[in-house]
Amino acid sequence: MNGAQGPMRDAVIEVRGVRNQFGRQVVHDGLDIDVYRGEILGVVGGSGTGKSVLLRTIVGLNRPKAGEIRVFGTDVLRAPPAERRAIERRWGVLFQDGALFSSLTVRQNVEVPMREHLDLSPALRAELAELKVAMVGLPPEANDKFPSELSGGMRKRAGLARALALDPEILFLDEPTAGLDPIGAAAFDTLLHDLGETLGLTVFLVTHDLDTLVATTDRIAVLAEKRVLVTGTMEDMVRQDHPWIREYFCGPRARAARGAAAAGNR
Ligand SMILES: Nc1ncnc2c1ncn2[C@@H]1O[C@H](COP(=O)(O)OP(=O)(O)OP(=O)(O)O)[C@@H](O)[C@H]1O
Repeated sequence: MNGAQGPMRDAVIEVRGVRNQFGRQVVHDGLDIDVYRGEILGVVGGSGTGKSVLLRTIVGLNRPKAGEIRVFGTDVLRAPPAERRAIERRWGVLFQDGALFSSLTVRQNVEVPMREHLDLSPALRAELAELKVAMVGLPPEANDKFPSELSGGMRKRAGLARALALDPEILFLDEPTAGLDPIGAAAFDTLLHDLGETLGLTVFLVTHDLDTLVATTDRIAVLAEKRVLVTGTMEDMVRQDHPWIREYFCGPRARAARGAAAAGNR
């Protein structure tokens, strides 16, 4: 997308030398990554390579043992709480399971970040929440439903509506299409692509889904050997020699995903 190409790329997230360790298990060591304004960056890697840990580290849910993380130029690990809060308002997160509050309706779930960060009248807040629900392609009836009354795909969309509640500039998504059937996943990919374009979002997308990578991402970052081993386009990935990258990007599933995209199926 727009900001991702050209010589003057503006990094909205800069991660340098991050080390994450749990007990004796070192998950990341000397990890660097940049995410550029307006791009959809797909983060892939084998199971346990620390994709979710990286996402959680950037959004402040996991404190790294070492390293520096800048978001919009601010050192988020060392910023005073008020400055951190101001940065947090500028991103939205969709966790793997949607992480909706089961005792709240969809509308109320979307209102949660608004209550926390915005001083709005209840009527205006409800109206704005309903706008977000419509934006992610849910019908108006969904507003008054509880998460347990929704399908998996609808729950993901509701989680996305909540992630978009504060009109974020950055969206973090952890496996958004996991557990969806192929049609639901393709619909979610289209939604993500369209929202990215219309809202000018920068997206940090953790995924295993090759179709999602092909359909939505501008760039891909591969986690392996405790760091970001390679970043580049899908075409760049196909040319890599690393065994995991070859197996993942040149295997039959990857070929099928690229073939389907070339044929305009997604
Ligand atoms: N809070 C924690 N305490 C201890 N170990 C953790 C913690 N969080 C993550 N880990 C470990 O860190 C490693 C990386 O986990 P992570 O969930 O980031 O992997 P992933 O790449 O997202 O994997 P998957 O693709 O299977 O979802 C795993 O071995 C996990 O057990």
